[in-house]
Amino acid sequence: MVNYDLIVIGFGKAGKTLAAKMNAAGKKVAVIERSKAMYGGTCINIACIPTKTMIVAAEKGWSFDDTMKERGAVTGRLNAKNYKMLADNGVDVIDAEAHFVSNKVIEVVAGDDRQELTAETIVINTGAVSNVLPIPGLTTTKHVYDSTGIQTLEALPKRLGVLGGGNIGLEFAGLYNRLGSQVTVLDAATSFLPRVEPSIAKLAKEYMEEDGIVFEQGVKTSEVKNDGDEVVVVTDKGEFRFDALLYATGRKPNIEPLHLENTDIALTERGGIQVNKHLETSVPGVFAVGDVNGGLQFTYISLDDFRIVFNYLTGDGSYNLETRGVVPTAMFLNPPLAQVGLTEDQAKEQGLPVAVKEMPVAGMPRGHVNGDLRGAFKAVVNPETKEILGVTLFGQESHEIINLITLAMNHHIPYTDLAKQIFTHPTMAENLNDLFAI
Ligand SMILES: Cc1cc2nc3c(=O)[nH]c(=O)nc-3n(C[C@H](O)[C@H](O)[C@H](O)COP(=O)(O)OP(=O)(O)OC[C@H]3O[C@@H](n4cnc5c(N)ncnc54)[C@H](O)[C@@H]3O)c2cc1C
Ligand SMILES: NC(=O)c1ccc[n+]([C@@H]2O[C@H](COP(=O)([O-])OP(=O)(O)OC[C@H]3O[C@@H](n4cnc5c(N)ncnc54)[C@H](O)[C@@H]3O)[C@@H](O)[C@H]2O)c1
Repeated sequence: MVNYDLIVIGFGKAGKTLAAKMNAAGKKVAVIERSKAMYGGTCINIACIPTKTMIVAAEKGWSFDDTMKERGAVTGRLNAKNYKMLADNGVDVIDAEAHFVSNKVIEVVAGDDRQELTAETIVINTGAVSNVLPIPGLTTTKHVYDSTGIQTLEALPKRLGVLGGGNIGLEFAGLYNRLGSQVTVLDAATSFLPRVEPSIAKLAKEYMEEDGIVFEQGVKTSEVKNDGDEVVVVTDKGEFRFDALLYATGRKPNIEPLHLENTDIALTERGGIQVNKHLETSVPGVFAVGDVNGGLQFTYISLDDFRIVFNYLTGDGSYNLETRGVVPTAMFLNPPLAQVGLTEDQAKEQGLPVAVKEMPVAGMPRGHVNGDLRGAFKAVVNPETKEILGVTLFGQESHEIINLITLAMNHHIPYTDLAKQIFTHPTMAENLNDLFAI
């Protein structure tokens, strides 16, 4: 049995950051990763980085082949950098799949090689996998992909179907539309982006439709099959025919390979690993970080999970799930759509005093400079306490500016301060002066 101070299972954002920090502090650390193609984790190799690289390349008007080449070059570079960051500094990166044998004993298996490892602290960081809905034919039909598979296409599909109108579905819909595919989104939800401010969600859908994307909301899919080389999606709204189909109907915590049945690690009702506010599981000394604990599925949440565990292991544990601030989100549509805090309806449901302001990008000087007048900003504030309750930004640079609002909210900066702050000009951020003049 090999003994470590810290074992991290999975090369995710939280785990790799914790491994680097603890290694630098003189601890004996191992990171177990089952695929060399995943050094650096999901974000680097098959998620945020490759998809945004493709979106940016497509926005520049690059061809499908050049977009794919760029994707490969960027992910390859970052994968190698991530491996070196750990391995060259003395972390044992073990190329193997990890299973629990008991609460604190892990077996690593690589081909015929098996080894048992143990550690005082074990961190599970195995991410999430695509939900495969029980739709007959979904896994057996040719030219049907999840978000990983769709990134390996060798030719641009003329007609792309997208099952699911969430983050992944819409980002790929926009991307393939730009690259030249005819895209149809089939979404089970009756409303489009139900958690976004309704007026902004309506605009976002209108723009995607203007760009040529077709939406079918409230669709029930009963079968997926091939007719020759075509993919046929059978629904209650008729049959749809495509050259390729992407299914993007959520992702679920990746626990299956871990053999948690050999441990006392408890799961939540929704299949994530149950954790307390310090992200410790029901087994003391074993933590679950990132997508696998069933929390919000974002790379920056995984990074923040690192902060929580690191603070618990080396500090006073005062930074934890209960003291985490508000969490911004950004969807990389055209233009990007970013949100933080509450929508107007959510604030009213909470019985808060609410004042709102919405401004079209068409009235913003930088919108004219950018030659892109699409979008709108909306702010929801408490006029009594002067707190910002929530903001939705839909326009160029929204994914950047939302971080400024998050900072203001977390530090309880009154919105009236943003209304009179000096901003550089001409920028999209300067419009916060007018947005918060409520
Ligand atoms: C297409 C797509 C686009 C996305 N875009 C964004 C975005 O723009 N911004 C954003 O913030 N988030 C985005 N996300 C979500 C984000 O990628 C995830 O929330 C994040 O990567 C989760 O990281 P993690 O730390 O949980 O672990 P991961 O990075 O998922 O790492 C888990 C690792 O564990 C390994 N592993 C699993 N089981 C075992 C085992 N038993 N033994 C050994 N190794 C194992 C896996 O191979 C993997 O490398 C996107 C997701 C997808 C799918
Ligand atoms: N920019 C980003 O930050 C970003 C980008 C991509 C992914 N992500 C993360 O990845 C997670 C997973 O993304 P996702 O898009 O798979 O999940 P999601 O939860 O965002 O969306 C799932 C969609 O599938 C639809 N759906 C469910 N069942 C269906 C069915 N039978 N037929 C048709 N549609 C159906 C839902 O109505 C919903 O619109 C996101 O929640 C997000 O946390 C983040």
